[in-house]
Amino acid sequence: MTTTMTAAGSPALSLSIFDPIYLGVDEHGRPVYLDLVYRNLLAGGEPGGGKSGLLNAITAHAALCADARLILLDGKLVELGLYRDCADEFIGPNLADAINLLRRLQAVMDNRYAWLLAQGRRKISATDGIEVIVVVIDEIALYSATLGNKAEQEEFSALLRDLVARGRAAGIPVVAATQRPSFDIIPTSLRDLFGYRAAFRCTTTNTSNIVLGQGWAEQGYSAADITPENQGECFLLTEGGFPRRIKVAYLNDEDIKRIAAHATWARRSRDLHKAA
Ligand SMILES: Nc1ncnc2c1ncn2[C@@H]1O[C@H](COP(=O)(O)OP(=O)(O)OP(=O)(O)O)[C@@H](O)[C@H]1O
Repeated sequence: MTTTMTAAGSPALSLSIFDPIYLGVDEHGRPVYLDLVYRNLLAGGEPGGGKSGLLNAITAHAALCADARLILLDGKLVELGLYRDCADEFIGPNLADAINLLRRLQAVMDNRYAWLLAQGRRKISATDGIEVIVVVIDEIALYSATLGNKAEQEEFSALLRDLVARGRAAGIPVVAATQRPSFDIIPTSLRDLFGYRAAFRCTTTNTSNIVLGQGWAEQGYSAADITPENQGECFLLTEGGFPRRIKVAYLNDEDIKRIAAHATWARRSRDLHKAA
């Protein structure tokens, strides 16, 4: 990786979170990009289908952005853990920590809306100088259905629902993965708020419909058609469109380590310059 230096002499974070994020290629070999700001994305599919690969592609882009901060929740620790040094927060399998973090994000979101109101505006823009806070969760079910008691799980889900419902215009997009987003795992009212969906290999058309939304399998868009060997392939549904079959660009551990090391160095150097 070549390192660009800023005029102030610190290593550059050369991307913007407002740039389209490269995800991979479609079935015709054309590049596929995602506009993340003002959106939320939910990835679902069977274990090993490639959900974490998609989260990594998005996290890597955000890590290299001068105008983005990273908040990572990873119940398995190792899927997003390589980015922990360049993230503002990294939460492992601890529901109390996750709830506390979401409460703080809710307060940040409320403050941003108060600021927007004072400006007579409805959403943040690229020129505001306000950093987009990218929240990445792998995997939701651990916090919403496995750890803690029912009251804590419900609080987590309610806080996350608020963030997904209101965070977009305040510059707090959420990208989350879960193996099967059925109602017993995450509330339907939370799932339905995610505008973007990515369905990796599913064992049944019903599960594919749960990820993408009812009716898509009947129209020929079923992630049950993806073969188990084809890891990283998914149907990507963006607002208002049809699902596109894409293959996610895969970052191996060495790629991620290099990206994360550069992002960490550049972020620390930038923060030191700001403090000086
Ligand atoms: N885009 C890809 N291209 C090629 N191989 C991939 C791709 N994505 C994933 N794989 C392979 O599949 C394996 C499992 O992928 P990944 O961990 O992303 O699955 P997952 O859906 O997140 O699984 P889990 O639900 O268990 O977390 C990876 O270790 C890698 O070997």
